[in-house]
Formats: sequence, C-alpha cells, structure tokens
Amino acid sequence: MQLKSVDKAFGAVVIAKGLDLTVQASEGLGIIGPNGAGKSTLFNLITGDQHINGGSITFGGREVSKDKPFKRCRQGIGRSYQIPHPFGKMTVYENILTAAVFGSGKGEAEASPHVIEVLHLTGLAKEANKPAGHLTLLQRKRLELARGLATDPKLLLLDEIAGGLTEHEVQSLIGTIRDIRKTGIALIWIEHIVHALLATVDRLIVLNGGELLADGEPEAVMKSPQVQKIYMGVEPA
Ligand SMILES: Nc1ncnc2c1ncn2[C@@H]1O[C@H](COP(=O)(O)OP(=O)(O)OP(=O)(O)O)[C@@H](O)[C@H]1O
Repeated sequence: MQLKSVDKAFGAVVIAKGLDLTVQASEGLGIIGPNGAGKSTLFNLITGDQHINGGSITFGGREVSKDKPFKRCRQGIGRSYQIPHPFGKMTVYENILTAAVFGSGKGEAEASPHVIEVLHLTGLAKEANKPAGHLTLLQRKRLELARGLATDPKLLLLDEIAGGLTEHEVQSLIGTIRDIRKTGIALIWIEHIVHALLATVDRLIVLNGGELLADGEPEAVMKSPQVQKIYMGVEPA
C-alpha cells in the first residue's frame, strides 16, 4: 500500500500535507500521534470512507484513490473501527459471517469455513453462539478484529483496538494480534497504548500536523527527543 503526496484537510485542520507512506506486504506498522492528529481520518482515506484532496493511494500496484469502500475491501483492505458497532442481537458467528459475505462476495455456505478459522484465530470459538450484545469489552474487541479478518484482508487496519482494556486484557489481545501477523497479513495499528505497539509492530510512525514527525524502528522512534517533546510533553535535558 502506498500513499503518494496525499493531501487532506477539513478547513483549517490539516490531516495530511504531501504525505508519503509505503507499507510492504506482511509489514507491521504502528501509528501514534496526539489526539486529533488525523490518524483515524488517515484510515478513512485508505479505506475510501473519506476522499483525499490530492495525491494518490495505490494498493497491490493499482490506484484505488477513487474506488468505493466495498471495492477496496474486496481488494484486500480490512479494518476495525474505534467504536465497535456489532449487530447486538445477532450471534458472534452471524456477525463474522456477515462481514465475510460482504468482504468476499461469497455465499454463506462457501464463506463459513473461513468464519470458523477466524473464530479460532481471534479466540472467540466458545462465544460463537452468543449474541454480540452480551459480550465483555475484550470479547467485543475480539469481535471487531474478527469482523476485519472475515473480509480476508491482505492489509488489516486496527483503530485503537486496545483502548479501555485492563493491562491483563491488553496482553491477551497482543497475543492474538501477534498470531494474526504470523499469517502474513500486513497490519497498520493506531494505538495510544505504546507498549502494545512495541510488542507487535516492526516500524512506528508519528503523525502530527499532517506530516510524519518520525518513521523507523519502534524503540528508536520512541526515544527520539522530538517525539518525546511533542508526543509525550518531555522537554530535552
Ligand atoms: N468529517 C469531518 N469533518 C470535519 N472535521 C473532521 C471530520 N473528521 C475529523 N475531523 C477533524 O479532523 C481532526 C482529526 O480527527 P481524527 O479523528 O482523524 O484524529 P485522531 O488522530 O484519530 O484522534 P484521536 O487520537 O483522538 O482518535 C480532528 O480535529 C477532527 O475534529
């Protein structure tokens, strides 16, 4: 996936200014940045939920900038949302099946083996027949992961999926996300819980004011004085 010279602004609020970003197949990329930096909007631009003002987005070597969200999804861009909205009265299985059918265009019978795989990969097998509205927060986060995976993505975008969890639950989710990475899916994960990213991704970027403030090996990025100052409010000694 490649963003080339991407521009996006809402009036005076600059989300991206000539932004270049490439994510390789199977790569794990973390994104941090202050509240309102435009991280979720960046996901919306990649998925087509919102449009870029300039530049281009390519995926699998093909420009997708003008493609509708369902088309990008079927090409292999899957996502989770910051605020999960599962179908509360439908079971976990039915929620995942719905995403699988939408994402692949397959019929229910054909999609169901993949749904079973996803249930196991996301640790939801025992909850398969529970209504989604009865899940714990961690299980809802797992369902959000599962709905993204059900669309059979080559690239999965996770938007603050660990937010609101206890430390013990975050560790459990990290284990699952590491397992997902082992399947070869590329990952972009926006997260304020930095240690979860450090345990999971190969590369970290810091987005601020529409530009990349830092881009590199996660530990090194977190130690850079510029990042400590702008992101964590720490003045250099
Ligand atoms: N549709 C929209 N119209 C106008 N302004 C918007 C729209 N969507 C987002 N914004 C503004 O763009 C800025 C970036 O929002 P965004 O949600 O992408 O930030 P974020 O980095 O994901 O923040 P957080 O870390 O708090 O989730 C914010 O100032 C927000 O109010």
